[in-house]
Amino acid sequence: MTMLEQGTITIHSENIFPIIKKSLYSGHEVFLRELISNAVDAIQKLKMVSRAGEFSGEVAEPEIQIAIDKDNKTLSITDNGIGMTPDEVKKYINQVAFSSAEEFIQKYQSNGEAIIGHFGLGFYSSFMVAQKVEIDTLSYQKDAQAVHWTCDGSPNFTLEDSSRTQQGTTVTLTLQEEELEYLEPARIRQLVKTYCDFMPVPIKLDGEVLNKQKAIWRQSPRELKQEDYLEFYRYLYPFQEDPLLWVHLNTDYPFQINGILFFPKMRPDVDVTKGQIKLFCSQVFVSDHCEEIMPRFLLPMRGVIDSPDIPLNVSRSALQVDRTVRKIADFVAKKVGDRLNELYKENRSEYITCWQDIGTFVKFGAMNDEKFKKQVEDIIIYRTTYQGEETATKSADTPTVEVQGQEGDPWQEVNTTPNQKDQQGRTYTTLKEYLERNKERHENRVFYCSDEASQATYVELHKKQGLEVLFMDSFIDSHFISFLEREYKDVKFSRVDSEIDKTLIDENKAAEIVDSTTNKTRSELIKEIFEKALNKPNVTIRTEALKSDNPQGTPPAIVLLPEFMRRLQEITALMEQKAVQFPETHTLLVNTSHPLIQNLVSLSQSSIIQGEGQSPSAELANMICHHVYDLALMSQKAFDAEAMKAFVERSNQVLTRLTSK
Ligand SMILES: Nc1ncnc2c1ncn2[C@@H]1O[C@H](COP(=O)(O)OP(=O)(O)OP(=O)(O)O)[C@@H](O)[C@H]1O
Repeated sequence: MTMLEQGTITIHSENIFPIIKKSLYSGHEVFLRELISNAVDAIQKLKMVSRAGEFSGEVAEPEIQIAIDKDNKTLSITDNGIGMTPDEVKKYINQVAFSSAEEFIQKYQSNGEAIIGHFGLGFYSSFMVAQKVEIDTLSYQKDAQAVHWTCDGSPNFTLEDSSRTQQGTTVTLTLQEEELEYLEPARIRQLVKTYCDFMPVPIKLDGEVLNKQKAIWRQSPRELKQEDYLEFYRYLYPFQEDPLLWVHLNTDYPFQINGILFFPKMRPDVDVTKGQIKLFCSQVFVSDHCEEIMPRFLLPMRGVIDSPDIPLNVSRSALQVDRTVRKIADFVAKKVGDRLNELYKENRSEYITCWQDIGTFVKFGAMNDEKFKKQVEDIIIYRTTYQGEETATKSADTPTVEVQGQEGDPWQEVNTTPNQKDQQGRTYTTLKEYLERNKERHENRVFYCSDEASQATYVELHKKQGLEVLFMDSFIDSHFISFLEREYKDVKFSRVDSEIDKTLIDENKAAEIVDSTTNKTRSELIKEIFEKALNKPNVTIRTEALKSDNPQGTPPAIVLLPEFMRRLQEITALMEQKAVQFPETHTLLVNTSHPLIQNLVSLSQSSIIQGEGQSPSAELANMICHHVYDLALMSQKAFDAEAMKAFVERSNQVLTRLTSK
């Protein structure tokens, strides 16, 4: 191919200038953020040259002044920073998209001062609101000539000598008629609060400092106390409950990232799909919708992330999602995992206290993120019926030592023996510990309860026979159980009401003959009585003698629904977006050891002796069968109006019969 010509593409400033002015930035208001950022940069740069020994004058107390002149419709921003020489104005201002930042950073080592501007465009955002922009500036350099630059929004400017004697820069905007809102002090205050609150220089309006300045996330955790974090949280999220715990991100490698992430107390009204983190870039507020920077499962966390390495678009108002952003999200997840591990090891009581709220995050994270799962799998805990060994019951009296945590949290206290109990004295365990402890009795089988109140009878039954039950009652747990079963292939979870473990049954009693004429065992007899009374082909009657030292303390009957069937029901309900319906087909386990059931046998036997037809005792026995069934069913499902009415009516009838003698 023959090359016809080689050259440089030219840009006509008349055409490109309106684009820069109007289209680059999303909202007009960011002009103030850009000008204040330039002023902060100028002050930081002065510090850097002064440290390099290139400025012999006195570095004045840094400050930025905003002045409003309503008569002349001007707004001006003055800094006492580095200023510009006439040549610098020509170089950096007259050439669009030319920033001094790179040169500067290369030449002078930064010592914590972050330079905000990089694109060389920010200054021009002032034309979004101004019909005329003027710069009056005097450089720090010896014998520098002060200059005055003026531009009316066309690509033409004037540059002339200025009589300015004060080192630094004043940028004055004569506002367009439709932008006069920026002459209102309240509007300026609000903008400074939003974008510039944590900039490290006081920003004044009429002598009043408008910004807080202290970006504590850039400090070392060693310098901060618990109260500093709480105060900061309260400042960011006023009128909210204090956070449960926080993670201080403070790292330079593989990217520079500072921040503090708080775990809030979960409330039902929190939208878990919405990011709540405020994203800053070198202390300049960028956005509070930066979902991309957080792993999805940590979205409800609050706080700030500040990183100059986050790729922003030129307008500095949005993220550009790329590999770095994804890596940062991974990094955040890792740091959160580290912090949880640290808390688990060093302050178990606090970990347990927070668990109610953070447990859901952690489980969700483990299900969604393989790396995070690896980090937290050993510190996922479950409330258990196990009361613990002697050591685990120590609580308030356990000696504690104050230690300086790795991340420098001196307030952390460390128990010498980890306390496994919460403030209500309830014990917590890991799955590993559970499986290990119960290996002998039921290897790889986990009994759990998903609703403490309605499954209380079942839990009690297990507890009395020394079978340990885990409470898995958070909304995420039904999914989490399936996840655990996929993870640990041999382990099976059974809800306390799904099946009855053979250790709960007294095998010897089952075969006892109670009817000598028919040679029927008690079990067979009871089964018959119930089958006849209930007359429900879908309900399988099973009779067992439940083990107990005190049969009166065991339930007379329980309803069982096999684990797989219940899960199928739940999935179907989820897919059809309906409430879970308790299936008609299930098992009624009648406890042959219970005195009530034994009495029932006598009652129905006496009715047989009395002869044909429905004798009063046969009727009563029938009613009691229904009643026993209803009582057992109640812990499985809520009764509808009709069932409730029938239950109450029958209760009254039974009581009347029993008291009529
Ligand atoms: N108040 C100021 N004092 C000293 N120099 C300034 C000031 N304002 C702007 N400059 C100079 O003008 C250059 C261009 O400014 P501009 O705001 O357009 O871009 P930037 O701040 O470098 O980058 P960005 O577009 O990312 O904000 C700056 O790099 C700086 O050298």
